[in-house]
Amino acid sequence: MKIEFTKGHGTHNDFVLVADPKDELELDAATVRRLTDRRGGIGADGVIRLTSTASVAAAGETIGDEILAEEPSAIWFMDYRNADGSVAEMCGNGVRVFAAFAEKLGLVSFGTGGRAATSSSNGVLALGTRGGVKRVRKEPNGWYAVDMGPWTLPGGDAAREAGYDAGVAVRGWDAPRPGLSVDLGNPHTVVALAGASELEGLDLTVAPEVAPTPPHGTNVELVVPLGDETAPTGEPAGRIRMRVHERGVGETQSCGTGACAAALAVRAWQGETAPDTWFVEIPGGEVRVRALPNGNVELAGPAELVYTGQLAL
Ligand SMILES: N[C@@H](CCC[C@H](N)C(=O)O)C(=O)O
Repeated sequence: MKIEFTKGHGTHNDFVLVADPKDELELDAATVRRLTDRRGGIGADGVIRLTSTASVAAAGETIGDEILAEEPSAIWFMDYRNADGSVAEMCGNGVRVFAAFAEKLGLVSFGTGGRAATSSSNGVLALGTRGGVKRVRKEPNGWYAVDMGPWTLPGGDAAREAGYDAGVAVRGWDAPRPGLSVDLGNPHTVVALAGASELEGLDLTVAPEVAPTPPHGTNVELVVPLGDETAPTGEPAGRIRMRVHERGVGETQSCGTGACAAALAVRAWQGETAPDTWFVEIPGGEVRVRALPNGNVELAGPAELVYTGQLAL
């Protein structure tokens, strides 16, 4: 069997994208690992299967029904797998690349006036993910901005007040350091470092150990606050730099949900004076995170489709 694929990335968080609108492809863990293998396959941090939300519901996943009940126009679904074959609820960079892929396939068109022609309303593409409905719009500079929905600090008020609810041990550290859990539909633990040189010197070749052990694992963001600035829009903004160790992958060049988690953690640590807009520098580029007035968080950044091909499985 041959599959047609597209290779894409969002700030160098890279994906193999497969269109499967009629739900004909069996994407088991071994197939995912074959596709993401950087020597024996195509190579990527994850696989994105574009399928119909109705087929997800028909396969017995209640999230499919929940998405269509909340947003009937969310007819397309991002089925996301990490490089190791595990299923992840959400991928922020992936949603942007999914939108670019759906555009290329002609399933949606954001149009010159920013209006999507199908599966959308008011120029906004609504799509289903295991982390709920996500809404994407295209900015004049070609970036995709995703309303990532609500986020939480799972440790509750106690964690918010203390500023941490986990201990994180990175290889080479003498002792664990405090980390704050942030839930973006998928789990994150954010740790602040003193400076950029410490960030550059981190050994992330092995997964940081997090205690108490999160029930479903966690992505870990190591972050350095770089100070405040004025955004091109004139609004106050913060700037941070981060590296990330992704659950099910290892260190990646970028993580969209991780960028949101890192910005939201630093915003919480900074307190009432913190800005809502944040620029997040990652090894693969830069994204923008905005805490929206309705309690949701928005992620904006580029999405690139690089090449297409066929692979015999
Ligand atoms: N790189 C993604 C996150 C992908 C899923 C993550 N590894 C997990 O298991 O939760 C992003 O851009 O958000």
